[in-house]
Amino acid sequence: MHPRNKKPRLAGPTTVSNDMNGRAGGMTDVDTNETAKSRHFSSRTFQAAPISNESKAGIAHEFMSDVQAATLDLALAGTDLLVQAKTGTGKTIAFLLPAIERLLALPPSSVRGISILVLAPTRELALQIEDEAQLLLAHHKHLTVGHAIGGTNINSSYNLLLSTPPTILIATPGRLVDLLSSPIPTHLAGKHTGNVAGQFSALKALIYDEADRLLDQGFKKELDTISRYLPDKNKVPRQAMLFSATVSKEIREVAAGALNKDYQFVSTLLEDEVNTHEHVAQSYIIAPFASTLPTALHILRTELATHIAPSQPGTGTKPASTSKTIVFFPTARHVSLAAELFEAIAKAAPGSLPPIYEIHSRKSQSARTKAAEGFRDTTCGVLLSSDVAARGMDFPGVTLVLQLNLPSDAEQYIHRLGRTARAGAAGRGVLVLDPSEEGFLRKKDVQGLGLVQDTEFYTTTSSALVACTSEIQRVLASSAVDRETKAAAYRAWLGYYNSVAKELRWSKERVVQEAGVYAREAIGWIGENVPDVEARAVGKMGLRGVPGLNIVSGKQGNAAWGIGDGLQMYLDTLAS
Ligand SMILES: Nc1ncnc2c1ncn2[C@@H]1O[C@H](COP(=O)(O)OP(=O)(O)OP(=O)(O)O)[C@@H](O)[C@H]1O
Repeated sequence: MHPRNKKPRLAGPTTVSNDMNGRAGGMTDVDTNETAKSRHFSSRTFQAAPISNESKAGIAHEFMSDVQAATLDLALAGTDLLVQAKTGTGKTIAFLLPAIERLLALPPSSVRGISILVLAPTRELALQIEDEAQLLLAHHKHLTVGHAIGGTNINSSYNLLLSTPPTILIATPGRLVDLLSSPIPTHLAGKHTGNVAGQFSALKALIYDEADRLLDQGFKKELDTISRYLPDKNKVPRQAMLFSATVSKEIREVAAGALNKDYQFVSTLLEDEVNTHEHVAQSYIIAPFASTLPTALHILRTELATHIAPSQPGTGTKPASTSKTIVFFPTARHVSLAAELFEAIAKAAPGSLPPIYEIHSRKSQSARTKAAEGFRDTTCGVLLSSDVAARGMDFPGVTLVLQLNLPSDAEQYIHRLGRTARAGAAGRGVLVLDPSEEGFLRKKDVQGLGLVQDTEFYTTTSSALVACTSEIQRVLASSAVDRETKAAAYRAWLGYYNSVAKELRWSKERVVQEAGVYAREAIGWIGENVPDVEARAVGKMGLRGVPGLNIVSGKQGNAAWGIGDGLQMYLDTLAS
């Protein structure tokens, strides 16, 4: 079996009917555990659905989730769809299953090359969708699935697409653009006839997962290029399906361009769900930047201590923690720093932290995949993450999502939060903000989410927090955290907060001044000057002439540091 296919299959709740609009029938608004659990599942079974026995044999679930029930018949009929459904409610099967079924109804001769193209914004999500497709295809003898994602050898992508094109291709936009638009490398050209675009000549379905992310400005260029290489849909008709947990008004407008004009919009958000994650307990804590890491350390330890599974009588097993937390940071460099810091703390005091996993765009693809698999399989751990794991990633049993500092927007907050409480399971979210970031809570899209302040946090935990603070300061003052890691975190901080300065109503002077405070107080930077920043980067950020920077010319400083590093890294994490 494929190594990534080890995730446990979750059983759906057995009650609650919902009609084909996905509205749960006969339910009250009382948010007991039971109703919260069953809110997004239907009474429709896969066994009774008009699908092949091969597909039925590949699905481990008995009941459809409401998004699956609400979209199946429309999708089977070939209707273009724009679908909004809560995070973790089974959108992947909702788009893969009907797309596969529609191929079975066609004469085999017309199913050639790549028939289904699924686009996903991150590499990890693409691999996860491939896993789900492999399960669905387990009993379909002639249908195959493959991926084309960034961070892997491009020659193997060419070989896959040109010699054994899979029936279903899961791709990240950047890699697909490279494959479509660059000439085949000369050493491969002799081995293959035809080109990559030719493999899509009989495309039957185009699916966008995390559609709102794919359709925002960040991917526009790639998507335009891809569509130029795909066959004209007036000549080779194909179905388009766009799925996301968040669908803003603007995205709805852009989405219309990717769909037939008679497309259907299906939302399985319940009427009382102002937004997708109202039913996950969410709290926020106001902590100055210098206290963010001690606050996180304390929360991780509390989580570790409160989720203890009792020992099994007669088995000799010891009570063990089942805490699984994802901590989201604004940029990849902040993840690196926290990883070095927490690893050092765990080394000095074994057992005081859960096993640590680290994922972000500055890691190699193999390290990213290993971290994602390790965290997926573990029963206890903490995943330190940039936004690379914010969307679509399905890690079973996540008990807490901890978001540190300002999320890029309300949608991103919701997607990150959606990594917990999936498929009917329990979970909670905590957001830690600096006082200057409180404006995020007043945003219209955030107000309806049900975030409540944890006012008791500081009174009930003050001595533990003081201890965490001095523990962190000790480690930061030692050589355990590399000086260059701190410098890179400072520069990323500068880049990120410079990019959100307008939202925070900070002047350029304030950005620089706060960055200096962050360097000295939050990450223990020692020295007369703050870490150096290249003059070119200072210029690009519009910070020339602002006092408080340590500007160096050329590559004297950190060679890896470039334009708006914080923002760039944020974008990197989402790109292929
Ligand atoms: N009918 C079902 N019954 C029970 N579990 C299901 C069902 N369908 C899917 N699941 C499981 O629910 C989990 C979440 O599914 P999936 O990742 O497709 O959610 P999603 O809606 O795409 O989430 P996101 O919005 O985060 O991308 C997976 O572990 C999947 O196997």
